[in-house]
Amino acid sequence: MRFTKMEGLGNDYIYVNCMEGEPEDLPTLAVRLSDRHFGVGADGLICIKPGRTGDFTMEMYNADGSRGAMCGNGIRCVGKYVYDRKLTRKTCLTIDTDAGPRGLELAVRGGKAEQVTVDMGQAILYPEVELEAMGEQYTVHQVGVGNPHAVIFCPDPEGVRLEELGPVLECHPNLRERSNVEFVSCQDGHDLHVRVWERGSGITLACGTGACAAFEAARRQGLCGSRAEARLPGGTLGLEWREGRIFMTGPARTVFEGEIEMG
Ligand SMILES: N[C@H](CCC[C@H](N)C(=O)O)C(=O)O
Repeated sequence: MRFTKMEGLGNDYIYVNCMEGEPEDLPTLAVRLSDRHFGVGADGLICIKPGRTGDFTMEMYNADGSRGAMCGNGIRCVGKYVYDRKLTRKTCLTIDTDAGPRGLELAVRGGKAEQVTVDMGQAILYPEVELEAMGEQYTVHQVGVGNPHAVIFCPDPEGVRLEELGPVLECHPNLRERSNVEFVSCQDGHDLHVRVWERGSGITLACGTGACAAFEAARRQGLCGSRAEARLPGGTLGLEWREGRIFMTGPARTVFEGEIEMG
């Protein structure tokens, strides 16, 4: 089976063209291919299918085989994939996702899409939750961006023991549902420093929906205005709140093409 390895700020996925059919058992395939020793290595698997209401459909699986409703870094790469391979010549696209349609605007140079702006829609802020994890108390801002996020503000996200805390918080009984987890600091009213534990994939270098969730929580707390930059370990995303919707801008990159035995 042919695949394309792509990344958005180091949040890397395996992309499969499913325009004319799809492999069997995608969750199992996602686990097998995401393995960084026995497979290709990735944060998950993304299938590109014909659009339902939009131009194309993104179907996304985390590295543990669980289905993700929306993927910010992934959808930018989907836009790049379909444009660079001439599946479309449009630079304004609608991609269907499990969380609904999302609008993309591609910035093209030399015939390739390099930067993508995504209309991530309206974020939903749920009531704050106080919880205890590993002996510490946390105030959690639960934010829906098509998928669930637990945003925690702290002075030094780099100092958080994320590999230990992440799995505890992901499945914490006080949260609305199994969540992605972001530790965030915003000291200057503009830059958000974000570290992410992703539901189904663990620590990732970046999370597009997570950056939007952090932005929404920070903006509603008055920690930043209607424009911000999310600084993640894998790079920076531009964020803008406009007429109730969040617009996220960032890069998308093709790493390599490959073929894997399906036996
Ligand atoms: N782990 C997420 C999906 C991937 C989100 C992330 N990679 C992004 O860029 O938004 C979930 O299960 O909700």
